[in-house]
Amino acid sequence: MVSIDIPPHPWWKPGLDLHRGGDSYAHLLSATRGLLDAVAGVDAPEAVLAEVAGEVSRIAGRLNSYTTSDESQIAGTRMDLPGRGHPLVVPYRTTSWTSVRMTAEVTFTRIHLGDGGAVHGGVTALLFDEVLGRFANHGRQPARTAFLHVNYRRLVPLDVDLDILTKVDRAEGRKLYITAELSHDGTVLADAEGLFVAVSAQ
Ligand SMILES: CCCCC/C=C\C/C=C\C/C=C\C/C=C\CCCC(=O)SCCNC(=O)CCNC(=O)[C@H](O)C(C)(C)COP(=O)(O)OP(=O)(O)OC[C@H]1O[C@@H](n2cnc3c(N)ncnc32)[C@H](O)[C@@H]1OP(=O)(O)O
Repeated sequence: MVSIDIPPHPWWKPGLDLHRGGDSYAHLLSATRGLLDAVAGVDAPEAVLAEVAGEVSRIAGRLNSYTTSDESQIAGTRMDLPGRGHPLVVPYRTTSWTSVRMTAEVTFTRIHLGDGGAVHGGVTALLFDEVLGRFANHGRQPARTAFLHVNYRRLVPLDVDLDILTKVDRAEGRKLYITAELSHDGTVLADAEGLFVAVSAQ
């Protein structure tokens, strides 16, 4: 995996340590993603499911006693980890970054399966909103997604390394238009255009 250091956004969570949790949080995230994949693919006897459900509930309860405000949670702030270190965000890995062009890699797994062996379309849209949104906010004013248009060109496979290419298309005042392609071996599987409108920092 290629790892690059992307500077934090100066207006975003100022003063917060963006490496909180260290390697231990990275391991927790990875184990959690593994659990989600296991649940998504399971067909076990009820007794096994009941036992595992009890263990998972106990573990969740242990973490719940450390729940913090959304401003200080770790999830979503670990820019060094796949998917910003958020368990819901698709675990893409950024591989290059300039102010006008960003590349990343992603590998979908069992939790992302829709039907017919392919990735759920909503998951593809989530990936695009995340990648375009993060790119729209990097080194610029804070901006929110006004629209996101996704074209589904081919079925998106699981367990295959895919490429993401994101570019600034044009800027018009507060409006920034960004495009992205998700491809495999040069074949575009899906592409997207998003409009991001700059807002005041909160
Ligand atoms: C502030 C925080 C931003 C969030 C970023 C978070 C973190 C950033 C930090 C690090 C980065 C890390 C991670 C980021 C990763 C992902 C981020 C994902 C981003 C999202 O997932 S974010 C959630 C979904 N998003 C919303 O929850 C938006 C709800 N919505 C609104 O908040 C307003 O709706 C808004 C602000 C969009 C506009 O409101 P507004 O009042 O500021 O501006 P206004 O309406 O005047 O429009 C101004 C000009 O845009 C044109 N325009 C507007 N909407 C249009 C549309 N749909 N189609 C075509 N044109 C449109 C108008 O026509 C006008 O054009 P013109 O100037 O030419 O007349």
